[in-house]
Order: sequence, then C-alpha cells, then structure tokens
Amino acid sequence: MSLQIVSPTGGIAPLLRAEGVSLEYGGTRATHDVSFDVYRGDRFVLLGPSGCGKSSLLKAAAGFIAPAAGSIAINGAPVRGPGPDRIVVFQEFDQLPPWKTVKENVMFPLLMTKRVSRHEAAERAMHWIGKVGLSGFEDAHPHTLSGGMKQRVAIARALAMQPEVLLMDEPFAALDALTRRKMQEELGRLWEELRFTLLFVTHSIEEALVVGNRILLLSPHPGQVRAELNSHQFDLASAGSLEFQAATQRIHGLLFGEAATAVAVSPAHAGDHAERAVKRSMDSGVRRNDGL
Ligand SMILES: Nc1ncnc2c1ncn2[C@@H]1O[C@H](COP(=O)(O)OP(=O)(O)OP(=O)(O)O)[C@@H](O)[C@H]1O
Repeated sequence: MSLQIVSPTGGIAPLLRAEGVSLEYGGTRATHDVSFDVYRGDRFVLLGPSGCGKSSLLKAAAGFIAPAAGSIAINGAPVRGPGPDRIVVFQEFDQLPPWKTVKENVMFPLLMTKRVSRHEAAERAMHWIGKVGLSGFEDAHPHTLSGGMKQRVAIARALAMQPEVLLMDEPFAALDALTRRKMQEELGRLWEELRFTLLFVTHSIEEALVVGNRILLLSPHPGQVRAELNSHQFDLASAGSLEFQAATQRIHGLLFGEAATAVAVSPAHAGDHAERAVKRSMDSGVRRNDGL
C-alpha cells in the first residue's frame, strides 16, 4: 500500500466545492486561491501548520465569513451564510450552553430550526445521545462532564441535525492523548455506521491520517494548497506501522521540507511557485506511482 498524491476526480459532482478561495481579515490575506472538492461520504481533512488558514476555511464553509475572492458551494448552491446543512463542532469545551442539560443541548438546534416537534426533538436527542455513548447522562449539565464527554455531546448535537456536512475544527485537540485516541476511534465507528460527510481540521499529521480518507496539505502565510493525498488505507490500527510512519514523514517533508522552502520566496509569486511545486510532485507521484 502507498499514500498517493492524487489528481482531481472527474465525473461525480462534489457535495462541497471550494474554488479559488481567498480569505482576508482587514486586508490581510489568510488564504490564497484555495480549491478543493469534498464528495459525499468523504472524511476530508485540512492539514497544515498554525496560520495556514484551516480554521478560516472551515468558517467560510460554515458561512461565518465570506471569501474575498472565489466561492464555496454546497450541492452547487453558493454558501451565503450559516445553515442547518453545515454544523460545526469546535475545539472549545464551552460550546455547550452550561445552563442546559445534555438532552436540552442536543435538542436546542433542532427546536431552533423548527424542523421537528418538541416530542420528536426529544426522541432524536435520546437516540443520538445513545449513539455517542452517553446514555444515562441526559439530565447532566456540561460542567459535570469530562472534556471528552462534552465533545461527545457536541457531536451528538451536530449529528442530530443530520447535516449535509459535519464540520470539525480540531475537535479533539484539547483532550488528553488517551481520550483523543478514543474519540478518533469513536468518530471512525460513527462514520462506519452512518457514512456522513466530514470536513475536519487538524494540525496533527497522525490525526489526519487516522481520521481522513483524503487530506489537503496547506502551507501558511497566506494559506495555499501544497498537495492533496489519499489516506483511506490508514486507521488507528495501522497507526505506528512502518508504512504509517513513512507516510507521516513524507507529509512532514511536503509541508516543511525542501519543496516548502523552495516555494517560500516572493509573496507576490508564492501562488505560482506553490502551484508548480505541487504539480511537479503530483506529476512525479502519478508517473512513478510510488506514492508517498
Ligand atoms: N479574526 C481574525 N482577525 C484577524 N486575523 C485573523 C483572524 N482569524 C484568523 N486570522 C489570521 O488568519 C490566518 C489564518 O488563521 P487560521 O486560524 O485560519 O489558521 P489555522 O491554520 O487554523 O491556525 P491554527 O491552527 O493556529 O488555528 C492567521 O494569520 C491568523 O492570524
């Protein structure tokens, strides 16, 4: 098995398409000309070092910020703001209103969007609380839960909405290593059962390989696409294997190695250089078929 640099898929329409997305904060460019396609059932990971614009891209997909250039579309319709088809799970444990119980937290967005009756929202909440392994904690308040349990509630709340895309912004980064691993495992189990579409942000190469089936590598200042990889062959069971280690090193090399240094020249031409560097590595990866 090898980790291959991929070329764009033809034929099937993407569920989420980011096309030439440049994001700015007060005139400062956070990402430049970023394009990627997420297909239904993908576990698509945005991976890169701090400041490469991963969170900003996720926020743009969520509709919290608008691109300065380019576009993001869901099912072909441009994203113009937040919507129930895209639910975000954040890293912060305080994303749950503390005065609401676990059940009320999960019910809350269902009631807000007036999609279902109170009775149905309660039933759905119980269903999803069970799915994330929190049965028995329905009436608990967030401050009585561990970090991992709070993230489970956030995941249950998101999945209860049955979004087109589940957006996760470093959801496990604030957890201890063992809980983080457990949560990665749980997420994988949920995906195996439900096959939802996931857009997941992380700066951990290992987490990207474990969680994702496709990985977009981004370089920082401003965030630009460095490469796109297939990683479906990896999971927690293969973590630590020689092949997994080799893939980790190759990704590290792509992000921080020679090519990364070579393209970090003139900001004015950084996009062109990066594009050529990525194309070179994609070409050679495909031609030699030796993957990463
Ligand atoms: N609200 C904001 N106002 C101004 N600049 C911002 C804002 N949010 C992000 N930025 C800038 O945009 C760039 C990308 O930030 P972003 O948080 O998207 O990157 P990231 O890859 O998610 O980084 P990290 O992993 O550290 O969160 C950074 O240079 C950051 O300083």
